[in-house]
Amino acid sequence: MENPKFPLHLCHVHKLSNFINRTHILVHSIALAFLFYYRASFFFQHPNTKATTLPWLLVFASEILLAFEWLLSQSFRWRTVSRTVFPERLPENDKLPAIDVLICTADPEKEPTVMVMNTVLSAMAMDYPPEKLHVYLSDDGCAAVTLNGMREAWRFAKWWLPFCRRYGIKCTAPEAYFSAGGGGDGYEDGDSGGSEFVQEKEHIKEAYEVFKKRVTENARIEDARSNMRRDHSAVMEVIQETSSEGDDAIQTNEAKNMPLLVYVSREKRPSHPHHFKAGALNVLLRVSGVISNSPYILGLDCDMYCNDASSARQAMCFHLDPKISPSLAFVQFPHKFHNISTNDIYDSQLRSIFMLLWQGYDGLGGPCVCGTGYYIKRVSLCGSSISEDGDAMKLRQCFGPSNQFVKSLRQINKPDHMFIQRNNAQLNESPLLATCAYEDGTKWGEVAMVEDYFTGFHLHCKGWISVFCDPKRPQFLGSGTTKLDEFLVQGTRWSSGFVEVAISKFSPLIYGPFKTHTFLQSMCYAEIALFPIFYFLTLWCFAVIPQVCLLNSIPLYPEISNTYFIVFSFVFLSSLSKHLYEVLATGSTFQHWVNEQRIWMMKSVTCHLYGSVDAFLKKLGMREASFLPTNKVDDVEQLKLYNMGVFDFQTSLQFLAPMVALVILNMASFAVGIARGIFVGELDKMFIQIFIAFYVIVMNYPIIEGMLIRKDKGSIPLSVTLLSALFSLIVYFLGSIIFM
Ligand SMILES: O=c1ccn([C@@H]2O[C@H](COP(=O)(O)OP(=O)(O)O[C@H]3O[C@H](CO)[C@@H](O)[C@H](O)[C@H]3O)[C@@H](O)[C@H]2O)c(=O)[nH]1
Ligand SMILES: [Mn+2]
Repeated sequence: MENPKFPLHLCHVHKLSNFINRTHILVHSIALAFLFYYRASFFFQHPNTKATTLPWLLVFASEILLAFEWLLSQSFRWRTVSRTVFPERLPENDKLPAIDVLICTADPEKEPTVMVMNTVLSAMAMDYPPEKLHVYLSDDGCAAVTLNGMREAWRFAKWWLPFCRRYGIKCTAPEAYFSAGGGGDGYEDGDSGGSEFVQEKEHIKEAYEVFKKRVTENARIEDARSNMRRDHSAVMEVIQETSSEGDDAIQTNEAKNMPLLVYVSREKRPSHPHHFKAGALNVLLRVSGVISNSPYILGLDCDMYCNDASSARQAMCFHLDPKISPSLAFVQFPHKFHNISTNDIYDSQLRSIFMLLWQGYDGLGGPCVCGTGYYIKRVSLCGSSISEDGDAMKLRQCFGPSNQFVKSLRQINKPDHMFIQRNNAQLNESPLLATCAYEDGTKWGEVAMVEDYFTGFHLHCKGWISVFCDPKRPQFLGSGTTKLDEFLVQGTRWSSGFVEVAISKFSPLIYGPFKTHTFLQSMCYAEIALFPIFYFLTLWCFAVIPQVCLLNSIPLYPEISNTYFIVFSFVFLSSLSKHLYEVLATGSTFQHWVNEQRIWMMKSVTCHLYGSVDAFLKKLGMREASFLPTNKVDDVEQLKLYNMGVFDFQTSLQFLAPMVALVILNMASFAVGIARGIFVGELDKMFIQIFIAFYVIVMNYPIIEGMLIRKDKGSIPLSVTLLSALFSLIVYFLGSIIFM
């Protein structure tokens, strides 16, 4: 910073892969143009009957939609970049800005308190001046076990933090640290202190066991207060030794070299919508505003701990770079997970998002907020429109009735705000800030289900940029969903959230194009908002129409002898091989490519369908918003199946029926198609349709196995198979009636 010869970070443009991507876009587009020409000319050349026109039109429409989706998704491949940081070049500790860490938890049964406290402890123990760290936990469960857990965590932190500091521990979450035993890179994390280290480690480990025992014992005592979760007033506590006066706590903490630790459970009333995580974050934003008001905020989910103590310093390499800092809103680290198996049948690691797409996003102005693992500038969230002498009435209309909060907002726009730490700590108005009526009639209301994506989009439309930082060592590790059921429920929630934005007045295709940093960046946003709709529509079509037509001997594609057969084959092979190339280039295996193809089909016919429908129903006011947090408690049996790479089909009929029915339909049409091909000689005419059915069957073999071969608990129950068979029979008859 002081010496411009040594930048704090570097950006590398991936020239070779960008060249490959752009070439592929060109070639693939040309092939698509031929394909469309073939489809369009059909309607002029052939004497059309109903049997061919309607299915042809539907297939053509699906091809257009899928091609459009493909085109949007190429924005991510246009200019991929990656970043390197040099935290050792940062200024001295006393020149570093303060950080508020905001952590959310919602349900002590699905989110075990020990896990939540590991996240809290890992944030407290980051390699950053403790007087500049403030950790806030929002507890939407309003559970005594969580509050007690915080007190226990504070006690244990007095051991844990000095230990981490003395030995430079990287993984600052105790559970992960003690269970891994190593730093993952060949030597033990922190092992430079010899026998003294070993001894102390043993000692701390014992203290950790005691801590864990006390927290879990509390959990058992916890009564069934679940109905209380929806109806209670705000609870807030600054965690400290004994007394409960906030201001003292701050001084005591500073003296003890401990970050500030605050528990917040906002008020909830059944009559008030609480907006789930977005609502919780808004409360934390206000409460932290009047207590510590740090210029930077680290957002974390309760299941995502710090795996590298240096993440704050890495993020500061961007935030403190005078060249980009004025327009930089946030630095996003990827989601990585500690529980991914080698086979990863459900693609729980979200490979393409964080290993590929986000690098492309980054090259265009930055990725969206991803809900966890981001360092965001407070001003970007609520300060940009505030000036020192702004009209107080107006500010209160915008930000609500708290004078202290309005005062805190004024402060963040002052140039020296970076270095104001905790000196304005005031707790008396903070309960007001956590009431559910606080936001009534203010500008706080605009929150979405996928609060992260929406926030990112808004910031980028206001001219901010962001940065994606993906260092070799994962900075944060979370728990990925390793159960099919959870995975599909989560996928449905995400789809619903994205489509909700897609059909709102903020639809990226309309609202974004000339507001974001680059045009292509808003195409990325559009792709994310729209892909559920595109995929569910097209995949349902491709899984039903060619098959029903095959059963009825209606050809939809060129014969093998037709030149256009080559065009169709090329488009198919070009997209599959590009996907395979991307999977292999990001270090994954052929098997993982198969997994991604399969899970894409499965999610498209279930999650994306239900999510889109859910969003439309919400829009029509026929459904209430809901946010089911994913379950983070490991089920031993289920985990065994996941680790063995075996599908666990213990999920609702709603999810199973479409998948099973479509596989049955494809099996039937394949069998009939082959038989006709051989005995009636239709192979030439029907080849592509037979092949589509074949491809669906091969890719979804685990479903067939679950249906016909497996007999264990995770297999598909016979009743579901029969019901789905009935369903596919109905689809067949309906299709035949419509097309004939
Ligand atoms: O009413 C609620 C519901 C959830 N949460 C918290 O939100 C976080 C994310 O919930 P989780 O069940 O883990 O959902 P995921 O699908 O795993 O979360 C992903 O998707 C969310 C959007 O749907 C993002 O906010 C997350 O950051 C992203 O990791 C957790 O810390 C929850 O405790 C709340 O605070 N209040
Ligand atoms: Mn999660």
